[in-house]
Amino acid sequence: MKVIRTIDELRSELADGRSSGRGPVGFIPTMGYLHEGHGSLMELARKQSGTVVVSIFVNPIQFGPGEDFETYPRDEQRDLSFAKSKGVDIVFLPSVNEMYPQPTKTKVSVSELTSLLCGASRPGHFDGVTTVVNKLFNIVKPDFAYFGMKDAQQVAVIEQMVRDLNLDVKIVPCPIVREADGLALSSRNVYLNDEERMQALVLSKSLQDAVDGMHKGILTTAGEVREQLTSAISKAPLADIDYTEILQFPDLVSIPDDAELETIENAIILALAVKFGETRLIDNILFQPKAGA
Ligand SMILES: Nc1ncnc2c1ncn2[C@@H]1O[C@H](COP(=O)(O)OP(=O)(O)OP(=O)(O)O)[C@@H](O)[C@H]1O
Ligand SMILES: CC(C)(CO)[C@@H](O)C(=O)[O-]
Ligand code: BAL
Repeated sequence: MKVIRTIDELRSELADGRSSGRGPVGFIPTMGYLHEGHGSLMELARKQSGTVVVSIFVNPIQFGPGEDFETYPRDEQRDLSFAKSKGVDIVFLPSVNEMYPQPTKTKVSVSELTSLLCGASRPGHFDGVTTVVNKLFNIVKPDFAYFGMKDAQQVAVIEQMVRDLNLDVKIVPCPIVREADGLALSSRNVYLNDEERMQALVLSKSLQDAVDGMHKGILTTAGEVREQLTSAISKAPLADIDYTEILQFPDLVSIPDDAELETIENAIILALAVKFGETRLIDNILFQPKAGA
């Protein structure tokens, strides 16, 4: 496995791979502190690509003032062993100065899809994501790029950017990997103390209960689903709700409270963001109202 820190060196390594016919390039952008959620993306990329590239870069421009850019968990040595164990060919580990030698005057911005959910709570966040992902795509020129559905809005936004800008890459959304008790894996889980970690189970449980309620016909409208999610999460004393939403996916069109869910043709996403102490966690689940109809 090669560890590369500069754009020039990465470009020349990938050009060598292309000229010697190493097959498609699969790319997994990450912010490091790798876990089995990232691992699942790497494993899929390993199956589908000749060269697997992982980037590890905590991107300052997607963090707002007062967010956790400085304290975001980092462990380079552990990440390198993890990537190696997953059969990754190249880890790209640029410095902030390598990616942004001067403050960027150019930003890539996707409208509408970024004005709600995490975009509403984290103004400018998605501009930071789409700008860095665009830069990374231009550097790596991947055939496939792998993104986790834990960040479902990010998947929707990046797919929109790829369509709108005719980027020559196929986005591969990957399922959420969870702990045995249901908590979605996230680098930020390391911030949780024991009590917060226990109460954070309310996220996956409330989502699953809501989907069960929809399947059984107990929850029939979007309003009932919102109410059920909010009331279930509020029972955890440490939970501070940022949003509980129900929308169509991937266009992220909000569903009015009185809408009967069985009339909706598209996939539905139930999405949550909840703070436990200083730690903001997100989770979501997809539901197909017409499945099996
Ligand atoms: N539990 C998971 N299952 C599947 N994919 C995941 C999971 N967690 C993260 N990913 C994906 O890994 C990629 C890199 O994410 P990132 O490095 O931000 O990790 P993270 O655990 O989401 O960190 P944090 O939530 O603290 O920002 C993203 O595409 C993200 O959706
Ligand atoms: C895609 C990404 C690596 C861009 O910094 C980040 O938003 C993430 O880890 O999901
Ligand atoms: N996985 C999303 C990156 C962030 O929270 O900034």
